[in-house]
Amino acid sequence: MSFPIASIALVNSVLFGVYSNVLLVLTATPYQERWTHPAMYTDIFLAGCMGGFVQSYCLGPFDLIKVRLQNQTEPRLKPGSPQPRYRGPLHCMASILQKEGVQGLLRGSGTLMLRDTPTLGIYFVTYEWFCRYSTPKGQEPSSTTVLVAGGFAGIASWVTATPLDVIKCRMQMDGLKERLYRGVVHCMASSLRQEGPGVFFRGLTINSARAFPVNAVTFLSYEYLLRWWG
Ligand SMILES: CN(C)C(=N)NCCC[C@H](N)C(=O)O
Repeated sequence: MSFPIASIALVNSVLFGVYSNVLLVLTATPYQERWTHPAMYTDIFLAGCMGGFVQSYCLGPFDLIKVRLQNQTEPRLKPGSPQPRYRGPLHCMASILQKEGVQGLLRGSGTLMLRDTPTLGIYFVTYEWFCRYSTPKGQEPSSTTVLVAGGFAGIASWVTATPLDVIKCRMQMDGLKERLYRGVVHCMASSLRQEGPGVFFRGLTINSARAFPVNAVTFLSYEYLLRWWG
C-alpha cells in the first residue's frame, strides 16, 4: 500500500511540473493570467503529451513492481502453501534485477510511453475544456467545477488508455513462467484473436469508477497549490 502511494506522489509531481512548465514556455502566459488569456488547446495537448512522455520514464519500474506484486496469488500467511515469489517491493526489484537484468526492470516501459503520451494530452484538454465550458469567460472556475472537470478528465484519459494498459500489463507479466509474446504487436494480435475486441476494454468500468474521485481531488489540489504559490 505504501509503495503505490509513494510512487503516485512522485509521478504526479513530475507530470504536473512538466505540464505547467512546458505550457508556460509555449504560451508565455503566467499562471495568474491563465483564465483571462486562455491557452490554445493545441498547446495544452502538447504540454500534456510532454508531461505523459516524461512521466512514463519515471513510472516504468514502479509500475512493473506494482503489477508483479498485485498479480501474486500465493497466500502469504497460510502454513504449508508455496512461498510468494516476491516478499515486498524491494525484494521484487532486487529479484527482477538479478534474474532479468536492468532491461527486465524496464519491461513494459515502451508500452507505457505509448499509453501515456497521447492520453495525458487528452487528460489536460478535457480538464481545460470542461472548466471553460462551465465558467463565464475570464473568470476562475469554482471548486465544484474543478472537481467535476478533473473527474471527467480522469475518465477520458482512461477510456483512451485502457487498450494499451491491458497490453502493457500482459507484457509486464510475460516471461514469469513462459514467454508468450514476441512484442507489443504480437501481444495485441494474439489477445484479439483469442479473446475478441472486448479484451481491450477489460477493467475500464472499475478504472473509471476509481478515476473520477482520484482525479477530481488531484486537480483540486493542483489548483489550490498554484493559487497558494502564485
Ligand atoms: C494512463 N492514464 C490514463 C493516466 N495516467 N491518466 C491520468 C490520470 C492519472 C491518475 N494518477 C490516475 O491514476 O487516474
